[in-house]
Amino acid sequence: MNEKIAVNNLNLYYGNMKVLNNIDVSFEENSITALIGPSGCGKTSFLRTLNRLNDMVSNVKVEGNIMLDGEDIYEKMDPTILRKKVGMVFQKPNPFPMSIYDNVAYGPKVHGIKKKSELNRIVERSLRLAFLWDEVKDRLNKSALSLSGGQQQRLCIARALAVEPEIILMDEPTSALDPIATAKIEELITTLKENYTVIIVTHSMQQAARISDYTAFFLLGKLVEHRETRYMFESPKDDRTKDYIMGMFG
Ligand SMILES: Nc1ncnc2c1ncn2[C@@H]1O[C@H](COP(=O)(O)OP(=O)(O)OP(=O)(O)O)[C@@H](O)[C@H]1O
Repeated sequence: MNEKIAVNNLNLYYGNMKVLNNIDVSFEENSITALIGPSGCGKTSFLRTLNRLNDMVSNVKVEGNIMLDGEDIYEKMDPTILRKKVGMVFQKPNPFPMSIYDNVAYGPKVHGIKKKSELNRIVERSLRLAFLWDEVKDRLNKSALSLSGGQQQRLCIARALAVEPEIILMDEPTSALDPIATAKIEELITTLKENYTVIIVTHSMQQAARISDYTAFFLLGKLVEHRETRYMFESPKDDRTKDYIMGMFG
């Protein structure tokens, strides 16, 4: 296994409240991992430690370390460089109120790419990777807000891909979408693992079973079980995992 991220003894506090407790887990390169668990167990907080988005929250404290390709992301790494490497897609599609083209070109421009031909290449490539190019190629200058919810979410994925990340974090990326748009995004996610490491929070056991290679089950701030998805769903080791999976499937 080629380990992309290794999390060691991670604790996270909001003020005095300990929300993550001694988390040890690693993520294999070019794999999809689903984070599952009941509401409030710390999945989103965990995901946001991986690109240091929690730094924005006042009163947050992180202990332990998170190694990305062997480098501690809380020690030496500049958060801006980290967030270029570790992209994020949120629950609700959140395109910027600007054109489809500008949404995708925004990140590369911030990172210093100015040449129009280069930006054109990046926009087309990212939209193709996000399965959106054919639907929008004739209206790149139209507002991103004119797209459907599912298209907006694929645009947000294209926007994340445009800065050439290595890891993509997704926080319930299909929860606001209908089943057809969800199926498209799921198909897209499974193609992404050829080039990226994907970590996705989901409340859908079916989704975790369909798309992920590994599943991590969180409960009350602890990581109860982390295994290959097919074994996790067929024969969970821990009774708490079994109860949760059965309850959610049943
Ligand atoms: N910014 C914050 N400040 C204080 N407490 C927070 C903050 N964000 C989350 N929490 C608390 O931390 C705990 C874990 O929340 P988190 O959102 O990580 O859980 P979750 O498993 O992702 O939940 P859900 O499935 O409902 O999204 C909860 O008790 C929540 O109320």
